[in-house]
Amino acid sequence: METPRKRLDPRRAWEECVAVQKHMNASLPVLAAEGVSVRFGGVQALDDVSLDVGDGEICGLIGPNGAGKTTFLNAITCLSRPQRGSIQLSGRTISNAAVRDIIGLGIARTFQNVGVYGSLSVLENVMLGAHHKMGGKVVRALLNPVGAWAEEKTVRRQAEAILDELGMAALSAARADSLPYPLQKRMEIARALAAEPRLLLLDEPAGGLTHGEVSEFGRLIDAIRHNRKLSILLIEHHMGLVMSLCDRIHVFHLGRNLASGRPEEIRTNEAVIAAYLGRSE
Ligand SMILES: Nc1ncnc2c1ncn2[C@@H]1O[C@H](COP(=O)(O)OP(=O)(O)OP(=O)(O)O)[C@@H](O)[C@H]1O
Repeated sequence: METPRKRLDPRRAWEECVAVQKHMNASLPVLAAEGVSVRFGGVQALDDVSLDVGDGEICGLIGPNGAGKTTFLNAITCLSRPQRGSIQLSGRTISNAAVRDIIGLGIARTFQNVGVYGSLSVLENVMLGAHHKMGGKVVRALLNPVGAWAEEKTVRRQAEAILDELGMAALSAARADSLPYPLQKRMEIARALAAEPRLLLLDEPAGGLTHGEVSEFGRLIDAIRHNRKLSILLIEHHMGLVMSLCDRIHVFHLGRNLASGRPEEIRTNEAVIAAYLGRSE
């Protein structure tokens, strides 16, 4: 006798589909760039570079001055348009995204030269990081604090919590331009975190820190990664920080990939040592 066929339960099938999709996304790198080239007139700033950042990883991006590191961050955030190559975020192509959509896709960054709104308070600067989530209401609330509404209060509370996490709670009411340079850089990280990114891009965040402060800063970045389950791509010239903090390191030289590997592999890589000492290979 023929056994009766099991009826397909559409709800169960959908849940299984979602579970498979989640599993596939989890195994994809958060960031995958392939064959990216960027030219400015006669300058080939990036020439066929590839780089990936895994889920929950901190990857370093290092290289001598002019290697193309900042241009690469600009390409990821669509401030520079690559002439060739593809850039994917968790499997989704973002190379053609509009600059304003990048933060909504889950990428936030800090800049090599700090960009603070000097006359606003530290807290207000951080709240601006949540601007994209609130459809412009954060700016309106800052211009007209009397008409504060519930969502603005939520954004304010989140910004206060981030400042606390970064050890800056006591500075929240200070004017942003009254902070010393290293704290302005830390405030930029707080603002980037307010966007609740999946991928955080840090461009020389340890600039201006003393040797002793750098170790404490490294522990803070590591804690942020774990607490917020973030992936981080870090450009930094402070080699002690890069070697101690990063899971993997990508090295660019003259706009090209020179090496990729774990810190101990990069530290002893002959080509990397030669590039930093200014010898041609
Ligand atoms: N907007 C631009 N117009 C023309 N050339 C540019 C532009 N931006 C970058 N470059 C050139 O592209 C190359 C790579 O510059 P980039 O700033 O990306 O290097 P970097 O590795 O970040 O350097 P640094 O460590 O000094 O910050 C350099 O030769 C630079 O002069």
